[in-house]
Amino acid sequence: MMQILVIHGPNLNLLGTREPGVYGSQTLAQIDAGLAEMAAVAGIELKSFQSNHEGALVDRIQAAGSDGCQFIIINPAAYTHTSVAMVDALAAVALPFVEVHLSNIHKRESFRHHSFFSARADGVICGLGAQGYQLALAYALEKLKRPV
Ligand SMILES: O=C(O)[C@]1(O)C=C(c2cccc(Sc3ccccc3)c2)[C@@H](O)[C@H](O)C1
Repeated sequence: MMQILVIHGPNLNLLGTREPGVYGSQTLAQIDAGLAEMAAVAGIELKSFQSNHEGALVDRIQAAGSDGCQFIIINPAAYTHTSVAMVDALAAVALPFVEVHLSNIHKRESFRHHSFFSARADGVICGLGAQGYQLALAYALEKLKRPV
């Protein structure tokens, strides 16, 4: 079965507990459950992974290169602005990906305005809350149906 991997970066495991005005009120488990249901309707298996550790995120990206994953949806969270290692891993596995941010990083502190990921992403969705993940998944499902 075709697979899509959703990767969540540091602190996203705390989602839904604080700052609902910035990151929304859904928990990560609720977001992942909704995505899995959406993918299942299309006959696609969705896997999710969250870590607070850069090396574990690099390891999971590398594993995606050989475990049947065909597309990645990633919210690198704070590593968006720092992690060359994760971007290198994405380049190494050469899988298409969409970068998602719950908040509009361009309306926030200046240090959040740069992403090391965006130049390599198929697209970037930010500021739309959990719906950003759903939009990214809709794009991925369409791409897997009609590869260019
Ligand atoms: O908007 C995002 O999704 C983002 O990727 C997510 C981030 C982030 C930062 C801290 C915590 C969390 S998740 C969270 C939110 C509220 C309470 C606890 C954890 C996400 C930021 O580091 C990024 O700059 C932006």
